[in-house]
Amino acid sequence: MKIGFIGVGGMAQAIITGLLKQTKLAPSDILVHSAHASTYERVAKQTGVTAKASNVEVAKDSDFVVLAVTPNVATSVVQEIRDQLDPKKTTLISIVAGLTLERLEELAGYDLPILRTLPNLNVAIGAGMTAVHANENLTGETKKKAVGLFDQIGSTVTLPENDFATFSALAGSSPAYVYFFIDSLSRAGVKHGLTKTAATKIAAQAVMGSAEMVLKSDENPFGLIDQVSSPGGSTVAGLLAMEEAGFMTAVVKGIDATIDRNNAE
Ligand SMILES: NC(=O)C1=CN([C@@H]2O[C@H](COP(=O)(O)OP(=O)(O)OC[C@H]3O[C@@H](n4cnc5c(N)ncnc54)[C@H](O)[C@@H]3O)[C@@H](O)[C@H]2O)C=CC1
Ligand SMILES: O=C(O)[C@@H]1CCC=N1
Repeated sequence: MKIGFIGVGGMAQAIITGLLKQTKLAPSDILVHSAHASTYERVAKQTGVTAKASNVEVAKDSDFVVLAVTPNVATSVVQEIRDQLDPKKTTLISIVAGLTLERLEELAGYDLPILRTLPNLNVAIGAGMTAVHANENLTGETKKKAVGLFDQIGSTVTLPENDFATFSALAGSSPAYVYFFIDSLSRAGVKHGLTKTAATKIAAQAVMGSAEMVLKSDENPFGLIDQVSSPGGSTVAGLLAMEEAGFMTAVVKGIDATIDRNNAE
């Protein structure tokens, strides 16, 4: 099974790293090409995956073709590789935000098996969260294999396409917001005398444990907030100060802006 990546930027590199770590795929099973030779040649050298000379060669030699280019060039790239996409052999997997299955079918062919996905950066460490939606041509074992790639590098959820914009904000972009929160916590620690390295490690571990607690406990987050907030204690004082500065409103406004931008694509 050959998996070809067209576009080898931040997200494709995260998927490749995750696949090589979490699956039995050999580096030689992965083919890459992008617009920046210096990047894809470096990735090939560092990981052992095979650099191809063109997008067309990647598409021709792959069973699963991962479209991992930016949305502004996706249309022309699919048109460029269209003739290599053989519905009997090839499955197209798109990670392009905002690109619908209807548009992909129009560009790539109505017979082609296609999986629309929206992964997040944490796939690099096997802790991703990916939304998937297959078109009608992608069925059976091939669908299992395509979705299975993302199951092996995190969790997947099948969503209607009209929820992808919201999912993209809550899971695709949110790693950036969580990293921002961790950096803010750590900066506050530095303000109070911790080193940045120690503060970042402490903050990240606390955030990781808290996320795991939400997933594993029967309580909802508000119940857990109450458990941390000792009566008359420091946590409730901090929470109220954060709310006074508009914490929840800031988060919701950020997500609203992300969804608006996704819907404008
Ligand atoms: N960065 C993220 O966390 C996520 C990104 N995505 C989607 O992944 C896609 C890629 O995003 P990033 O990796 O962040 O962008 P990036 O800018 O890091 O990578 C884009 C890649 O596309 C390549 N490229 C541009 N024009 C090309 C062409 N004509 N032929 C072949 N390759 C070409 C570039 O050389 C580069 O390797 C986007 O469509 C984005 O919506 C989806 C979910 C999360
Ligand atoms: O910023 C972006 O447009 C992409 C989509 C989700 C995460 N990154």
